[in-house]
Amino acid sequence: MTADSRKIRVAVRVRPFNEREMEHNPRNIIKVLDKSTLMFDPDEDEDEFFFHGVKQTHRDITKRVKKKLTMEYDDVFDNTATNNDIFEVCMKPLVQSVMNGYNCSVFVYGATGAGKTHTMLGNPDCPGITFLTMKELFRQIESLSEVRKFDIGISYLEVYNELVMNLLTKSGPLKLREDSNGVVVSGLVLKQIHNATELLDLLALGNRNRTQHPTDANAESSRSHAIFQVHIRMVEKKTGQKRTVKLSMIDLAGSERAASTKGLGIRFKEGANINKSLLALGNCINKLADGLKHIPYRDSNLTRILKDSLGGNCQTVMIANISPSSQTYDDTYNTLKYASRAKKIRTIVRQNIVPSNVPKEFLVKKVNEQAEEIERLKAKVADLEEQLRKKGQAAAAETSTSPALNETLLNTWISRIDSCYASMREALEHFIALKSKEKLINMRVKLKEQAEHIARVVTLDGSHLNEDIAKLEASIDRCGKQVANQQADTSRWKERLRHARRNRNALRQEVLQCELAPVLKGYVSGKEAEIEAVTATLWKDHVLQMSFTYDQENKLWQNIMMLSGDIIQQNYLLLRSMDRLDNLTLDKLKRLVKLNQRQRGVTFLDDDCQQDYRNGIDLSSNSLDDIANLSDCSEDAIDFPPDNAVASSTLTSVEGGSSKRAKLNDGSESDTEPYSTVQESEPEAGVERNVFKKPKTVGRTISFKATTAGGISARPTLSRRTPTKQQQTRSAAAATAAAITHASQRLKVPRLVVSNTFGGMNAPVGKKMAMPRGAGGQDENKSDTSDESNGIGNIANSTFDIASAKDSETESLFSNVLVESNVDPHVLDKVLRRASMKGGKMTLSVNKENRKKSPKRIGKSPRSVNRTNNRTNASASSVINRYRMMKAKDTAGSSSGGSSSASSMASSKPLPSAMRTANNNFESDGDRNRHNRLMGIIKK
Ligand SMILES: Nc1ncnc2c1ncn2[C@@H]1O[C@H](COP(=O)(O)OP(=O)(O)OP(=O)(O)O)[C@@H](O)[C@H]1O
Repeated sequence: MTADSRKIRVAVRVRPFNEREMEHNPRNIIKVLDKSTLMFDPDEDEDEFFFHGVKQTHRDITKRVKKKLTMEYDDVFDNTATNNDIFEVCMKPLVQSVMNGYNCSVFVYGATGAGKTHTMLGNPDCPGITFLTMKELFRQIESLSEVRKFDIGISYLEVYNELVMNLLTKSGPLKLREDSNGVVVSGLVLKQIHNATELLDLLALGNRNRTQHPTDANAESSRSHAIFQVHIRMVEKKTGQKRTVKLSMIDLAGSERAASTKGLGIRFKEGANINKSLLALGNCINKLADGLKHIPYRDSNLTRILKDSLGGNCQTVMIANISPSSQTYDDTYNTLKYASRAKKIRTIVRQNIVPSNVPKEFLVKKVNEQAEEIERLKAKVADLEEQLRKKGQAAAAETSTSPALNETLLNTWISRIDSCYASMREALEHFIALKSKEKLINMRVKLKEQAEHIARVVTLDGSHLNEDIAKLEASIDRCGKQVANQQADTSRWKERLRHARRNRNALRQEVLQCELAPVLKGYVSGKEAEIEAVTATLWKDHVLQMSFTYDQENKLWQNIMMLSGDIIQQNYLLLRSMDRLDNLTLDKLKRLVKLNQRQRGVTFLDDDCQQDYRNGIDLSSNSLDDIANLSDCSEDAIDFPPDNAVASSTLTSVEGGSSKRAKLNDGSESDTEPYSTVQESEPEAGVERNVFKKPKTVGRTISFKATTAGGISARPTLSRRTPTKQQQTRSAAAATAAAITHASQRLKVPRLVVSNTFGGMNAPVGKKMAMPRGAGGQDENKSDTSDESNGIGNIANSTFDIASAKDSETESLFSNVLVESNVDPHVLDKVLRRASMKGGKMTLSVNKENRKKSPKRIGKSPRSVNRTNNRTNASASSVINRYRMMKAKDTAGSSSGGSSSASSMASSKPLPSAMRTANNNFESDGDRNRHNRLMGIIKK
């Protein structure tokens, strides 16, 4: 702890003249030369004095010589200085010293009425330095409150007649005692304050309690020494260092001479005591100024209280208040002299850090404890830092890996979905391939059965028949074994497909409920589309393969029928030329021709008839539909719950039954399925979307002709040449193919059909659909069998669409249809003439719509065509009536020993009665003749 030796700061303040002084026209004995110098008792400004016209150098020879003492102090304030000026110059540095831990004191000294109380306390308009100092002190305490803890206590004492009184409690007298810390007022209780306001309140209280009496010199003369002390204990919050400082502000009583106060009695005694204390103070100051070691502080209580301020550890400021009036000449002079003496006083200042009385051992123990505490706290801090670091790393890892986690989760889902759909696709491909293979084998079996059937009829050598049939049957058996062998595989893949679809359904539900559902829905929809595309491709492959097989078979049968026709024709001519044509053979040939004719009745597949026809279709396992259709590979066929039902229920559960329902144009409602547009396009909610549903384009590929729903669109052709029987046979094969098409399609409009009028009308049509095109093309005339159902019967029982008869083989057949229908005879005549005269094929549309679009109208007269078609389309019953007439004719022919067929082949023979009846419908004989002639041409 270092100590500095500093002098007491002495300031002189000159107050202005007061009113009382002004009444006596006093002389100004103080001339302030500058801020630190004044001249006491300066020269007066005298007017020039002349005596008998001569200027006199000495006007008054009795006048006293001025002292003109130039005195220098630390600060000199003239009569214009304010309390704030005094504070700024003298007290502000002192406050800073207090905050630095130094004891500080300020006391005002001067004669009565010199302005001491005015300087210390001031008035409300001009606060004294006590208030200003306390204000500054609290301001600095506030600024240091963060680092220090402050305890502030004040005391306000007065020394009156050498008695120490407590002005705050108005108690006393208090005894002074000295200890190691200096002079202590016994029993003095410090008043704790917290702000400047409390200080002012206490100060006002103390002032009210201070002894004041009016004197001649001062109406409010303070008759005691007032000692205001602020005790401050400061504790450094960081270091715990404690400091206790004391700021003493002392308002001394007037140092006037007793004569000046003209006091008597008590006032005189007061003056004496005041002077005594002040005299003691002066002695102390003198001795302190002279540097003497012994300072008589104990001469008075005032000097005892001011011991620290004057000669102890304290920075001291002395403010000497003086009056400029010559009336207080001596008092002012004494004050200045004391002030000058006080300037020489040096004090030792040091910081008042509280010494510790704690034993060293205790300190060592305390240090050790604190060291342990420090270590513990360090460990705790390290632990907390580690926890913080880990948390930070975890947070950072979470932040940095959050997208990765999502990505990982997404990848996991995608892997699951891929795996699920891959297994389903694999099972689907295998299962459909096996089913397709099975169906194609079955189809070949049916074809082989047909071949076997034909082989039994057409054979060169009966000895080889059994061998050939045995081969066919062996081949059929092999096919059956082949199908049987793959049954295990089919069942196994069917089960795998069922399992895969169950997994797929479960996975879709999981996807809908997972957090990544919005992302995965689209992905799942894409997978569904893939499966659908794979299914469609497999379907297409199957149909193409089936179509190819049929095409190959059809070509084979075409060759067979062509060759058969030639053989029959040659045999017939040979037998006739050899006149070996016996009646039996001829009868068979006639029956063949008749059979060919009779199977071509005209009916409308209309309404009830159509329904009956459809009811007759056997879509059994071996039907064409069954072969072409892989619908038994669908989920429904494998007993799966509908996907839509799953999706709908899932939607309901996910969206809480508030799934949006979109109003469709047709008024129906459809769930807005979150999965895919495929499901959104479902016609009915809750109905399974059959992914195996045959695509329309694929379905059409199995049609043997293009038929529009609006009616017959195909345009049959007519050969320029008269159709031969061979051609008629071929046309029958074509008609069979047309029948297949007809059976596989659903026509909505009345359709002109040619059908057999006898022999197995009730036979299942489906059986015939398996017949290849042209299968029925045997030359009936050459057939020597009487069994009509044998080979021919299958064809005869077929119902086929005339619109499909586009090839030349059907020309004669078509011509027959035209003849036997209600086509206008005039038009028919022109058509057939033109057809026979001109080469190439001509197109005749019997459909009203197609007629208008036909690029080549039959006959030049559009009227005729219109008439024809109008009549054709106007009344189905007319055609039916004609059909009935034809049937009646046939019946009549049969009753006449079967000569009608022969007669029909020979134009020279008269027509049957039914035909005649029909011919009666002609408008003229010319028409009838032309018609009969034509009939003869056709059937020739
Ligand atoms: N600097 C000043 N400016 C104006 N008026 C002053 C000044 N100093 C003192 N006075 C006035 O002079 C009068 C006496 O002053 P004050 O009471 O302070 O004297 P004092 O030295 O305290 O006397 P006492 O010792 O008797 O108490 C008061 O009315 C005060 O207002």
